[in-house]
Amino acid sequence: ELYTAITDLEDLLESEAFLVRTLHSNIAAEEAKLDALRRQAKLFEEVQNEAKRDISSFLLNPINAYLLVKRMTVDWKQTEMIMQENLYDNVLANFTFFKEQFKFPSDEDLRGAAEALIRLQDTYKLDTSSVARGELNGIQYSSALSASDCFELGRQSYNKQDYVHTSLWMKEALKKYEQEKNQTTTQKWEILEYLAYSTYMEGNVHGALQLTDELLRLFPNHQKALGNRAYYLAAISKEEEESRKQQDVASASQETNVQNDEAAVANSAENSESTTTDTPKESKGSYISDRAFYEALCRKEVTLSPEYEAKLKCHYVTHNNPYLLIGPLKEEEAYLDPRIVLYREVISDSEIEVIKKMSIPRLRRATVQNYKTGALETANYRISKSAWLKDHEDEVIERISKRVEDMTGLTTSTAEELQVVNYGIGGHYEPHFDFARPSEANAFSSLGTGNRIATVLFYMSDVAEGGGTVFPRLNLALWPKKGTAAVWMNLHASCNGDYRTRHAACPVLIGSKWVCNKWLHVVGQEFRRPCVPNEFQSVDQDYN
Ligand SMILES: O=C(O)CCC(=O)C(=O)O
Ligand SMILES: [Fe+2]
Repeated sequence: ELYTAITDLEDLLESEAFLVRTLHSNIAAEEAKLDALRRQAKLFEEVQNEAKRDISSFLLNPINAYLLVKRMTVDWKQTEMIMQENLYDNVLANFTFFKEQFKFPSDEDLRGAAEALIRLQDTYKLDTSSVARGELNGIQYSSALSASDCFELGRQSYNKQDYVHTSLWMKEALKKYEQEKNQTTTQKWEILEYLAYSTYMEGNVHGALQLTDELLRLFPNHQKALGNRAYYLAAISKEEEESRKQQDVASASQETNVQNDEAAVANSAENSESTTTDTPKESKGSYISDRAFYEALCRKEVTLSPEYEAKLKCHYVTHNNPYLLIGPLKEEEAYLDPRIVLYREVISDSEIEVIKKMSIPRLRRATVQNYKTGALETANYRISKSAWLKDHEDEVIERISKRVEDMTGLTTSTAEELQVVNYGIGGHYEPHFDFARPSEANAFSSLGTGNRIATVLFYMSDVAEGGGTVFPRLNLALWPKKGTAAVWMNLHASCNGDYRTRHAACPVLIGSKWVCNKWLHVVGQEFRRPCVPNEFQSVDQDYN
């Protein structure tokens, strides 16, 4: 699972550099071998030419006779030995050793990296040919993709039965193939095979047939293509027959027009009723819009109104705390209700370095809690690597907890350990609540510290593109700024969950995103922020 964090990719790049060096030194050795063979050949050739001038007198010379015998024994044996020397065994041994000693990405990693790229393509609406040119949001970030690179993205989409992306990437592969001509290892018929099938799966039988014909011109006895061709032809003739039948019905029904209109009215009434009164559908609709808002916020298509932003203030705060009187916190309001604030320059670069250094060797693929079993498991909706750091492990970690208390006015005695997170290519965390909902009875129950009352999220890096923390129900997006912390309460004064705090981490488009989280719990806050029992219950909507 290398693809989930940038730090692992750095190691991978180093491994690749070693392999390149190994390959180069072997190519050099191979060239030296060829040079030696060429020299030998030349020597043998020279004697041969001399002999050919007058074969009989040449062999009458005892020296020549001796030399011929010597060449055919000693010299040719040497040549044979040079030829037998298999330098590539060395390269391969090096490769094998390397694969065993160091982490090498697996097919699973390739799948994850391709999936991440396609997630970025979708979330940020990146068009296929721009990505294939190495462009992200109009900026050239990398070299262009080759036909075989595009083909692999198409193949990965195909394996996920995602035929829309299969078609997009196979079409791109085809374009690149034409530009590269014979330089690519990917065959045109292979691209056509995938493209024809995904075109069919997208509902375009005629297109699929055309592509299959093109494939058969290149590879006339491709068995699967021949089978598919027959299948597509049958589908087309069935389709034509049905449309003929429908035309017959239509022309016959022109006389009974009135009846049909009534049927149409009845039908539409039924439809509209089912969409307005069916609750499950409604909540699904809301979920989709929640997700759509998340993505639109990530793309910066949705922002707070200027009128709302004008109401937000920033101040120096001391919370009547003597330490803060000396060095007040720089507090900036990001949202008023629920209150979400940012503290600027609240964690220093050197503190960040300590935290990163401690966590790097411990980073593991992040898990989420299964709300039924309470078990921790990996999930596709959360892709990052994380590690947990305890207060007593380092003075810096303890200092951070103290600062969290200064910011929130709450105790960290019942808080979770500091969670450090690094997001890699396309790393993200889909919309979620930090608190446990009543349906998730098992979450946190083992801790005995109650629900997560507050979240303190420290940004430990800037992110070049993407990677925002977005609140789809508030139209709010926070953009990572190294040294800033975002703070909000997850629970109402009643200590019931505040569903408006639903939030997500947008996929990282460019850069590496580092954050750390401190989650504070209900137990222990009795004198600081007691739960108010009879508070008016807001009509929160609870859906995933
Ligand atoms: O990384 C972010 O921006 C948010 C992370 C988050 O919501 C979480 O870890 O619970
Ligand atoms: Fe969260």
